[in-house]
Amino acid sequence: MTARKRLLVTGREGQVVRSLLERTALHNDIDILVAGRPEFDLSAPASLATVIKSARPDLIVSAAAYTAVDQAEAEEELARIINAQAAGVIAEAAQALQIPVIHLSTDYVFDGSKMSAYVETDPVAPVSAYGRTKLAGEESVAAATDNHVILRTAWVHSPFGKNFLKTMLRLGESRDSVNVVADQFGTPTSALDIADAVIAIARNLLASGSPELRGVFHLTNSGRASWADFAEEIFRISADLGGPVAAVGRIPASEYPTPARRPANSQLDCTKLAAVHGVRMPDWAHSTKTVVTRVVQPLAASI
Ligand SMILES: NC(=O)C1=CN([C@@H]2O[C@H](COP(=O)(O)OP(=O)(O)OC[C@H]3O[C@@H](n4cnc5c(N)ncnc54)[C@H](O)[C@@H]3O)[C@@H](O)[C@H]2O)C=CC1
Repeated sequence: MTARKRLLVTGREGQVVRSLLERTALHNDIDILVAGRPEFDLSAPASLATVIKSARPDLIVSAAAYTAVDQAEAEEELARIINAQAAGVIAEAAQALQIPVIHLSTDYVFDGSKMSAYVETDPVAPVSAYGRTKLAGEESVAAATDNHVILRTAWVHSPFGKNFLKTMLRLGESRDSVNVVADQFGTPTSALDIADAVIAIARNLLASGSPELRGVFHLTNSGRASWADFAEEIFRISADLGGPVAAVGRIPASEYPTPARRPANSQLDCTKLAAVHGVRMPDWAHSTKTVVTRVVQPLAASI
């Protein structure tokens, strides 16, 4: 990118949004414009196009979503308006402005029955309300514009907002042990790494109109873990730093019932992203260390 480019990102406090704000501060050719509530409310999709048009972005990153996976079981209609209808309106606005849209989606579009990592062309079959509404979002983005990249990511953690990693560290402050599901597999993924990848992909889209760069891509850190493996790694790193520690009791998902079903395996194969966009993501344990360090050090300093 030569001239400064304006990336409009949706959502104000999201993990990916805050990571993008932090990472783009390192790039002096990118300006981030944040569109969030109250003036940009995804539950009122009719109002979104005006805000987008007046911001005059060069590219949209559609990162805001209804992300409360369990609550979505009781609020599927609201989740559908936010995750599908609003996503479509945002993509239509991108099409009207003739600019690309990068839309964030999820591993929960899959049912988890595959024994190996999912590729982009594998059949989708969500098993939760959240997964159904996010799949509908992918469909409405693709219907609105060919100039899109849909990024399916998974198990997002960061120093920001709410996530599993921060929950474990908080529990470790008050408990000696925590039971964690050991028979669901995926890849913990740092929102900071997602932000770096989104910036690289945005540069590619702005530099070339090639259809090859567009479409659905999988984007996670590399490797595979269960939630219990992830928790053990979090506490191992935290222990080295003098932070909170708890023993991890490894339990089957059947002993931890939740309103929403989750896929037993949702590891995503990211080969296509590396081949087409040149984006290679770090190993999940490496990125977990970066995030745990950032969360634990302020905690340790306050004790
Ligand atoms: N958190 C995770 O583990 C995963 C997230 N994803 C996807 O990645 C994307 C980013 O996720 P995170 O940053 O973790 O989400 P987050 O939950 O941290 O943030 C969601 C953002 O959406 C905004 N938002 C929610 N309802 C809104 C509304 N009605 N109007 C305007 N803004 C609204 C929130 O204010 C917040 O800024 C989402 O599309 C999500 O579906 C995909 C897989 C896993």
